[in-house]
Amino acid sequence: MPPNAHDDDDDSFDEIRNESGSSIYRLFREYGRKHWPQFFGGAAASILQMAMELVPAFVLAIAIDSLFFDTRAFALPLVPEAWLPEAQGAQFLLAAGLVGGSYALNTGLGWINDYMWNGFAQHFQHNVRVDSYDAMQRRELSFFDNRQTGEVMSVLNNDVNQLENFLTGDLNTIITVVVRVGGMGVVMLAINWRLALIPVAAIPILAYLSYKFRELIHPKYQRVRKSVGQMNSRLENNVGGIQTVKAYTTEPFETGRVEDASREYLDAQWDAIMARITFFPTLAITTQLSYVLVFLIGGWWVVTGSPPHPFFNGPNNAMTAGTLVLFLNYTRRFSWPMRRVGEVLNNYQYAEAAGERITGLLDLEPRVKDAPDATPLDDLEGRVEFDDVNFSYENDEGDPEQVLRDISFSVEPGEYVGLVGPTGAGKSTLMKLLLRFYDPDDGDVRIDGVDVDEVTLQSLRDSIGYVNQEPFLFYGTARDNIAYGLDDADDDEMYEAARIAGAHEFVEELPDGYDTMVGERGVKLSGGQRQRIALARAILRDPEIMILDEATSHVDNETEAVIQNNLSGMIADRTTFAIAHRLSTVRDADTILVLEDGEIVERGTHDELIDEDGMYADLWNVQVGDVEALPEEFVERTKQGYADRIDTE
Ligand SMILES: Nc1ncnc2c1ncn2[C@@H]1O[C@H](COP(=O)(O)OP(=O)(O)OP(=O)(O)O)[C@@H](O)[C@H]1O
Repeated sequence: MPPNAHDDDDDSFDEIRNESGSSIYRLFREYGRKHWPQFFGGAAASILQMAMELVPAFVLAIAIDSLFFDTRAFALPLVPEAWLPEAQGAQFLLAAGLVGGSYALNTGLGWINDYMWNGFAQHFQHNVRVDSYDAMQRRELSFFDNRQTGEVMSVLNNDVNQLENFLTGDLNTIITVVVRVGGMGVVMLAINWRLALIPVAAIPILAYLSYKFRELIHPKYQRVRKSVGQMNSRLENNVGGIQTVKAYTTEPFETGRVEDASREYLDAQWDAIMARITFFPTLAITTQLSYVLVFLIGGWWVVTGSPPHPFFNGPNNAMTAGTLVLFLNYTRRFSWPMRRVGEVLNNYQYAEAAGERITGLLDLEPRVKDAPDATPLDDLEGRVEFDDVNFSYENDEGDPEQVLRDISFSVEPGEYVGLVGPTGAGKSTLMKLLLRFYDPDDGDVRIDGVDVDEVTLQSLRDSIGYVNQEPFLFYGTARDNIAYGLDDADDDEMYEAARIAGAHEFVEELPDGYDTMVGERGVKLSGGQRQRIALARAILRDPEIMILDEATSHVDNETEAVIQNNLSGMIADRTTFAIAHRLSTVRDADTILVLEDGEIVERGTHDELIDEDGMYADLWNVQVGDVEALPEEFVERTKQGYADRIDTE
């Protein structure tokens, strides 16, 4: 890759790019096989179509010599003389009919070729797209933590489309090139191999130039692809964060950032375009030169009766006007497909770069996946244990940043556990380990005594209802969002779940009730309403274990009290974890775990922790307003925690 500033930027797909062997060939084998009748049908039509292209110039050459100038007898190859008409008028009409017929066949075969080939390419593309989406969504969460949405979208959209362009346009061109150049070359060599050496000699030169071009253009296209991904990410980020952009009046700043991303794309494209437009004229000159030489030598020969050099004058090598027309016609047609060879190689490089990212995505094994002997969780009681668990996230450099240390606790079935502590202490992360969004560095997380990495992910996550801090609502209706993932949700059960979550009343009042569209990500609802829909979604699934991560943080105190009351019946007999900054939410918990800086620093019931007079008691006193002044130690600890977080961020 040529040195450029862009190389230093990280393209997070670079590390998964699969560069072993041709990715196009591999995808073709895996996904094309299912549609091979269309592929071979299209290829056969393409070959016949090209054969038809040879006919008009060939017949024209015969007509010129035998009908217009009368320099040889009317004869057609492969056709017995006896079958041919004797009258000149009929011979001419036969020639005209052959030209017309070959064009008509050519058009018909072109249609068949398009039909078959596009059918093949569209199905191929469809299968690759669905599989790469599926492979992508099976990736562990850290895969997404380290990548921007736009980059992932760029693989699923642009790269897959790139493959299709290659298949519909370029693969067909390869056949055209081989058949046309091969067919015309053979005919010319058969008629006058000495003169045919001129256009034929251009082929290795063109092939060499194309090869050099291929070497030159590959890194340039990689850079283009990378910059497309990065620009998409920037646009995606900005449109997603439009409220923040407007609130902070950072439009000029964001325009600047888009301009930078777009400029990088422009530079990358320009670099590739310059290479391309410099290369194509070199090809054109080579092909034009061969045309001019054929015209010079053949024309001289027709005019003077002998070639300009005796080399061309082999046995039986008379040059007629018809032969010259055939040579000129074929030589010119040689140039077009050969020029396309460069383009095809060029597009091949583009498609190969896209294919490498796709196969990289398809091949990458998810880090979090079912063990080979994983068993489903059955008849869950709901006992949860963390045993000496340590966990680190990877930072941008790929180095571990420890966020949970020596976490051990055990929860009996049906217990209600509160998790509290300063922001960034690791509460949400702890719960993500239970869901196996991430695997711990060491230590065990067990459910009913079985390590979570020994059970199937599906059964594990099906058993856990999870409402996170910023619940995601899909574009769709309130009903779609509550019954998300359940094909056979019963209306009454859905209303009941919504009632428990405190959502039923406000959903009923929406313009179309449960059928109201909630906008992209639920933008048409308030934060508290979104949370209640998400809570209803978890309740409707009736899971054995519930995780409520700040699930009611956006609703007012009164509504939260009502929800707590509604929930009490439901959570009485199932293990529930509630993360809350508002301590009243967890006041009644059987156990409260207080986390600070990745460690459990206190544990007990509310009353025990108040008696302990430690961090929990301080937090509680602050919240109930029962402090004259904040204890010195509390202020220091908060400042210190804040400073530590800033350091690690
Ligand atoms: N995906 C991630 N990649 C890297 N670091 C992360 C990631 N998610 C969280 N962290 C870091 O891990 C630490 C713990 O985060 P976590 O979300 O578990 O805290 P929390 O106690 O739930 O905080 P809050 O109360 O603010 O929700 C923080 O320092 C945070 O910056």
